[in-house]
Amino acid sequence: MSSRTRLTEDEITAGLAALPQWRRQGESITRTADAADFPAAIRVVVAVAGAAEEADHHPDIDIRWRTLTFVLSTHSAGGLTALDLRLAGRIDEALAQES
Ligand SMILES: C[C@H](O)[C@H](O)[C@H]1CNC2=NC(N)=NC(=O)C2=N1
Repeated sequence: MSSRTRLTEDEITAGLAALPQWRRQGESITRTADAADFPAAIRVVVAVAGAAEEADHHPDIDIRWRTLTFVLSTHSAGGLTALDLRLAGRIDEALAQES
């Protein structure tokens, strides 16, 4: 199965069980987290940008001082795919480096 194929509800539930910081928001998943300060938040964004380019899969990112909100969805599939779950894991790693 292609990683750009939409996941079933059961697959989404199983995937989110391994990503406890993420919550479902319609056809996307989202996580908000605080970095230590603004430079740390920007370092997270730079790390996530690298992971996104590598995966050719890009999050929506909202930056408010040291608070970051990520929203993941696969627009071309019209919903959630394995790419979103994989990138969520990479974002968790980038945030963990700065907290
Ligand atoms: C051509 C390229 O693969 C597509 O435009 C990719 C790029 N990044 C993407 N990112 C996300 N989040 N969803 C997409 O459907 C998507 N499509």
